[in-house]
Amino acid sequence: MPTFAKICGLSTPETVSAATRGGASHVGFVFFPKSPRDIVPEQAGELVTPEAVGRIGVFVDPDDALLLHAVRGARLTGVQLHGDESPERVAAVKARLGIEVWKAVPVRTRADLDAAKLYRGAADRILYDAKTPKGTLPGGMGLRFDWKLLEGFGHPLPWALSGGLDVANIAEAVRITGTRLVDVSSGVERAPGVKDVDKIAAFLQATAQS
Ligand SMILES: O=C(O)c1ccccc1NCC(=O)[C@H](O)[C@H](O)COP(=O)(O)O
Repeated sequence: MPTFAKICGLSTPETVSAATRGGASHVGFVFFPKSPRDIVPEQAGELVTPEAVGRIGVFVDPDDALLLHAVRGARLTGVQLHGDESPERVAAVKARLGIEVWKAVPVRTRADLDAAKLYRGAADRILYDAKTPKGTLPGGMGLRFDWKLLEGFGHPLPWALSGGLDVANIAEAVRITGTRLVDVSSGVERAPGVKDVDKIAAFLQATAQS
C-alpha cells in the first residue's frame, strides 16, 4: 500500500509544482494571520494543481465568513480545522461547506488520543499532530510526539500523521504507526514559511519508498 503525503503551508507556484510533480496527494494552504505561512485565498487560488490533488485549507477557529471566502477563493476541496473547534462546530462546518473536513487532534499523551473519538460522525478525517506549547502556533512547529502512542489505538475515523516529520524520520514514522497519509510543513522548509523544492522532492521520494 502506498503512503500518501500532504505538503502543507505552500504559497508559491514553484513549491506547489514541486509537491505535485513529486506525487503529493494533497497540498495545504494556511489561512491564519499569525502563521509565517499565512496566504490570502485569492493568492492560493492562483496556484494551479492537477484535478486529482486535494487542496486543503488550514484554519484555526475560523468563522463562516472566512471559510466561505477561502473555499471559493482558493478552490479548496477540503478544510483542516486546527483550533479548539468542538465536534458540533466541526459538524456544522461540514454541513455548511459540503466538502471534506479534517480535525487536528493535538497529542502528547495517550489520553490525548481519546479526543479523536468525539469527532466520529462529525469529521471526515483526524490529523494527529504534536501538541505545541501554550502561546505558540498550534501547528507547523516541527515538533513530534511519541508515535508509539498510536500502537493499538482503535482509530474512530480515517486519519493522518503529522508533527516534526522530515526526510530522515519518515520511514520510521510509517513503520511504527502504519500511517497511509502523512502531513509535513517545517520539515520541507529552509526557514519558517520558506519551502524548499529539493526538500519537498526528497521527502516525497522517501515517503513513496516507506
Ligand atoms: O503551518 C502553520 O503555520 C500552521 C499554523 C496554524 C495552525 C496549523 C498550522 N499548520 C498545520 C499543518 O498541517 C502542519 O503541516 C502540521 O502542523 C505539521 O507541521 P510540522 O511539524 O511543521 O511539519
